[in-house]
Amino acid sequence: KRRNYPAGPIPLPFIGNMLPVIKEKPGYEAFRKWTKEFGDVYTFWMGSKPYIVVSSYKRMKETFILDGDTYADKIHQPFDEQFRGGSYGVVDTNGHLWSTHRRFALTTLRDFGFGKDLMQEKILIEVEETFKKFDEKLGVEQEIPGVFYNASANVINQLIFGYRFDKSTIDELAKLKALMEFQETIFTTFKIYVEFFAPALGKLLPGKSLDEQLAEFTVDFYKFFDKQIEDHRSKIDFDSEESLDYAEAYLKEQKKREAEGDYEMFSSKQLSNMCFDLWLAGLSTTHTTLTWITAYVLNNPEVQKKIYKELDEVIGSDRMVVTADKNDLPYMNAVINESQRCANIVPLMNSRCTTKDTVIDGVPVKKGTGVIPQISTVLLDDNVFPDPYSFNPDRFIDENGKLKKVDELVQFSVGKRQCLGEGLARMELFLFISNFFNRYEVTPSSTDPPSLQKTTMFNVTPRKIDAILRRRHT
Ligand code: HEM
Repeated sequence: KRRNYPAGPIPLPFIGNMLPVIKEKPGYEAFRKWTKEFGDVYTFWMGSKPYIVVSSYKRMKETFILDGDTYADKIHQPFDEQFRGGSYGVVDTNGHLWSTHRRFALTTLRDFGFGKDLMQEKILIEVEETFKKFDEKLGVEQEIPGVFYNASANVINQLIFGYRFDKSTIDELAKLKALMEFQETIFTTFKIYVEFFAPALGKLLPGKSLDEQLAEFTVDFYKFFDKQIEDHRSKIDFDSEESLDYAEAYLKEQKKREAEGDYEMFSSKQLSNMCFDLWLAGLSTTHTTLTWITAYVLNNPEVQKKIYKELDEVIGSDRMVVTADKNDLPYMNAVINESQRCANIVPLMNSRCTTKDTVIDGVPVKKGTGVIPQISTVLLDDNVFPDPYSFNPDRFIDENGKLKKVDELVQFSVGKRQCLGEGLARMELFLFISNFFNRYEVTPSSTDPPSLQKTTMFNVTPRKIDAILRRRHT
């Protein structure tokens, strides 16, 4: 079969090319080595399935960006439909359902950013809440990621369901957090790993199957979403023009469509799956990135000094940093960019699927072939980012001290399936991080700075961070 695909590493029976990926966590090196050996288009076998890997920005532009429609679909994952009860949501669906709901979610989120700027307002409420939490333990060791976690969860929950978790609902969040943590550990067990990449082989190994584990984790999540949706339904004012959260906007659209005789496109099952996708895609990515940025800064005292210098010159007090300040803080933006590049939290991207016969790099490719935009290789491309494993925010600063736009910074991916929450994520990262460092002198609590060691390929999360915070402006 290999003859029909671009050249690549020789696959082994059952496991394909997974061994080198698993061996060197979190999986970047195997892909970088193959790119050097076979070029920026090669074939990688996950179990017995071939995927064409595209691993340079130049080639991604020719394919996923300029010929976007050909790469708009995601590859079908049977386990996904199993736990959702059909083809629902936005992360794993294709065609008209996917494009309609992607557009609707994007428009709804964009509307929250206009007018009275609901999005920034909701994020700044959470920034203030993190301040209250951190201020309780000034001068003594305290844990940082947990506070960022609750804040990111509150932002996404505010935008989807219009409320934040307070004292009366904090147990609800604790349960959801435990579920998220359970989900993150599913893919760290050997059986599930094998089952994911070589289903036939994995199923023979002892232990709970991927389907069983996902069912366990999702059932309580859906209970939470369905309860929120029912609460909304009972209180909603269908005549109000402005929607204050995504669920409200969706229910209004559902009613409108039903009045026109369309009961399918905005179904209630689709709503719970959209909430599931937005909640999950939006929370762990943002929280993980906030934690990585803090970890990189604490490991680089020179960078931290420069952050403080810029904040002192531009902000100069403990007033809230807002999005209007963003252009005046190029170094802060460069630190966020470089942290995202180094954190590189998606070592192996989900595969797209060609929607028609096409040609990649001169090789004919059939409709329905898996093609992967391998962003982790681009983020570590030493032609663009020399010494790619070193943390150096200055690579994003130009000779005039301004922020440099670098196309290869593709942490939110490229093309039709690129991150739907990019605008929200960028705003959260900027507001949380710039306000955190503007308000606090942050020092690692022990003699060593936080570990930068990466864990598995599905879960590139940083280790625990304890730090001592002191107010910078009194
Ligand atoms: C630092 C934070 C984030 C990072 C690094 C990130 C990264 C990504 C990446 C790499 C993809 C895959 C795109 C592809 O398949 O090519 C993606 C997809 C997606 N992200 Fe994000 N994301 C972040 C935050 C968010 C937030 C806050 C939301 C919530 C609104 C979100 C919602 C989604 C959704 C729904 C998709 C699937 C889009 C589709 O298939 O059409 N993400 N994200």
